[in-house]
Amino acid sequence: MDSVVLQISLLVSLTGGLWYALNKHVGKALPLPPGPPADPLIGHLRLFPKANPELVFHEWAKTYGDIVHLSFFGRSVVVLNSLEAAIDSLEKKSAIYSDRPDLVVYDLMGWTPNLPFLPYGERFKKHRAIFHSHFIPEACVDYQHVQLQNVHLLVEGLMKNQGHHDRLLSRFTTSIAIRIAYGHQIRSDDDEYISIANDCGVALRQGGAGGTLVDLFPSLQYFPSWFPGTYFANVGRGWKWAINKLYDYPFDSVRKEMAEGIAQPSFLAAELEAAAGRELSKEEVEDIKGVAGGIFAGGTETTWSSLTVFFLAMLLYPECQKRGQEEVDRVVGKHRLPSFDDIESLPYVNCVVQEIFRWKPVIPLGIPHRCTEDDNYRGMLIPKGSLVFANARAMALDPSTYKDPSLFNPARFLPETDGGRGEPLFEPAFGFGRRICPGRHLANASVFIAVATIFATLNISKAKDENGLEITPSLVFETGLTSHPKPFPCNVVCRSEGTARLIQEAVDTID
Ligand code: HEM
Repeated sequence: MDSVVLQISLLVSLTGGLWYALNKHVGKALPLPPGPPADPLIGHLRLFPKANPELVFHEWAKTYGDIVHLSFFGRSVVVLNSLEAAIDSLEKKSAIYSDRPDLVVYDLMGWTPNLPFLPYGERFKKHRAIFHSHFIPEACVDYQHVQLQNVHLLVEGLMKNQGHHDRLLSRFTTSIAIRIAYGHQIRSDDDEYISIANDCGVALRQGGAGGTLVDLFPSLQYFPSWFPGTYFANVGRGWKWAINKLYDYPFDSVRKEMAEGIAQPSFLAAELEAAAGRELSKEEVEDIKGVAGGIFAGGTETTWSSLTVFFLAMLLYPECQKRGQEEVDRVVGKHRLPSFDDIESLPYVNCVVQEIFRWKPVIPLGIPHRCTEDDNYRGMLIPKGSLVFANARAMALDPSTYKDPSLFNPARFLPETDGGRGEPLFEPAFGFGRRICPGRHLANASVFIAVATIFATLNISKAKDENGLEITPSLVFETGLTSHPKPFPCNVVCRSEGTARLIQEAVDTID
């Protein structure tokens, strides 16, 4: 009996969507933006690219223009393929373009309240304000010693662990997030925080990035697990324990450490201290746990993928590694390691950092925004409720802004007077408007210090196969919420005994 009721309600939900699809634009004068021909009823469902949608959308833009419209059972999806279109809407009309779609699977996992997934509203503003106060450039200076210590641990690991660069880069970014959020320094892979972080990373990757049937038809979450289309609801519920652990384990540990007077400085400790012994409401506790979890959710995979892209680029463009090493050697010398004081004196290293973000944006389609009002853009209707994707990859490949855009060429950003092309830095990597990444200053600093220190200390080169032939990695990416290079082998060796000694001395001073 129950299943009959459920099937009827699904039918009602689908036919409701269909009715909405067929009727919602009746009477509206404006046309929708163009897009490829759709199937009746299901719209573009069959056409939706299974891999690298950002590249397919980029291709479609050549035929249909920079704003492409798709529909799924009557739900509009708009892809913005140019910087101009993204700025005109997501920035200039941010009052109506700053909502998020219902990310049902992540909600079932228990991520909410967590900034990347929060709808636009009071709680969103509260979380942004907390993030803002902890991650504006002035506040990020306080985290520089954490980044320095962890980059020294990273290089020490890379010198010793041939073939484990991907895992060590992941540990580097996880360690920074965990230390800033909870005050805990990770020193080995069997740390409890590593296993919490790994589980949550897998959960994030398996959540379907808002594009599952359950996200499109939230009522599916109430159907039994055998019902077709409910797979991702079960995935969501199946990972709830992991996100609960991310929220509860550090919270309980830091509170205990504070009571014992041994807590290290951290976001969590600062927020609990600000409460000054006052009993926190349930919502306040959820908010603190959610923001701390957001530091992890927003900051680890993204920075990790960017650094893996850096390794890939160094294998494919060894001349860039050579030029970066020469600059670091000239400015920093051989008797110390790079520090944040060197930022202004290392223009080429800064260009390498920016080119990593442009060459392969690690969130190529951004996180979808939702439009909360009908909008008339260039005489076209962007319907209320549309999911809006800003295709950063398409913007990075725009040949009118970036010459030979598919090549990794950091010098493109240098002024023409210094032999560069004076091309603009690539800001779309961090999103747009009121949703722009609040961790971008921290991310820039982490990637800068990693690139500068690796240039100073290590040589990255292609691995060889059993016949002694160099292995050239291909540019293949795993896609999910972030786009991560598929594992590739590489050789990492220390540049000299002197640099190995400097790293060892730096690591020995970490308490
Ligand atoms: C290279 C590293 C990073 C990249 C490429 C990146 C990129 C992005 C992008 C594209 C968005 C979506 C913006 C939009 O919706 O328009 C975003 C959101 C976000 N990022 Fe980052 N991010 C990085 C590092 C970080 C770090 C280190 C943190 C934390 C300290 C962080 C925290 C967040 C949060 C909380 C959001 C959600 C903002 C909101 O929904 O209002 N990110 N990031």
